[in-house]
Amino acid sequence: MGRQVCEAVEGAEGLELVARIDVGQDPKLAVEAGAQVAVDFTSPDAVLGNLGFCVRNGIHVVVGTSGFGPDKIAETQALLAESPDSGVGVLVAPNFSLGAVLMMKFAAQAAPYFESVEIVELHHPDKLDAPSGTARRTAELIAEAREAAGVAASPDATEQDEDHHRGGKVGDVTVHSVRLRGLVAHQEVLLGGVGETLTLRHDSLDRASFMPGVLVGVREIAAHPGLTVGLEHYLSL
Ligand SMILES: NC(=O)C1=CN([C@@H]2O[C@H](COP(=O)(O)OP(=O)(O)OC[C@H]3O[C@@H](n4cnc5c(N)ncnc54)[C@H](OP(=O)(O)O)[C@@H]3O)[C@@H](O)[C@H]2O)C=CC1
Ligand SMILES: O=C(O)C1=N[C@H](C(=O)O)C[C@H](O)C1
Repeated sequence: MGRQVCEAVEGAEGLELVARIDVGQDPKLAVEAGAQVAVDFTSPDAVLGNLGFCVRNGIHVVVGTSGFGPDKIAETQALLAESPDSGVGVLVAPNFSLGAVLMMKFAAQAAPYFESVEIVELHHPDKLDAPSGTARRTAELIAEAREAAGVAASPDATEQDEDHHRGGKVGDVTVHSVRLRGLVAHQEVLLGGVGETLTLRHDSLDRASFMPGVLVGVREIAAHPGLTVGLEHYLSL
């Protein structure tokens, strides 16, 4: 992702790539190069350190790194609260592809109208985190929509499941994570009511799918100080 983002920025009108920082290199390079915006696609362990460095140095940060759960959101809010008038923006986008952003939105719209909902996310086997950031965010949006509509948790009569064959939970929503060579990034949201099912599926077939969204983030972030979670807020969806 890092390499591909650098290529996308280099090819984008009005943007200039001033630094590339790999593991083991000093993030000070970004300050020395006069970076206005940093894009972080690293690892769940590294992202907060990079974020802290950039925010304290007045650099806006577009974060694509996944594994960004509630603890990291809270730490980012605390970090930004250290200098509330700095105007620095942080965008945390669980998924930069337009199709995935729409899939998440459609899932939240549909979720209150079905008794059952489960998520299946499918990724390449080199992925470090499970569930995917996209699945986690989708589950949160679904849970919020169902709670606001007063819909109960999905029915499930399972009594015996010592080895977690029923998948994991994000709140009340069951998420299944598949890791398979040949895949890129895919997700199905399965919704079920009496006598019918609705399946919403999104497939990123190439990492190029994330680049337009990353560029929107880079171009727009200065107009969005503070923390924003989800690219949909930059797209007025
Ligand atoms: N939001 C979105 O739309 C998308 C998010 N992602 C997420 O982005 C992240 C990166 O994905 P991907 O590129 O596939 O993963 P890779 O493992 O291929 O790349 C991550 C890179 O970051 C490097 N790295 C680790 N720590 C640091 C650090 N402190 N400073 C600079 N570089 C560092 C790693 O180096 P080394 O290998 O030496 O450890 C590695 O080269 C993942 O969390 C993934 O889930 C991916 C696609 C889309
Ligand atoms: O690791 C990946 O590849 C991806 N990570 C993000 C996630 O965890 O949702 C976005 C996309 O699914 C690709």
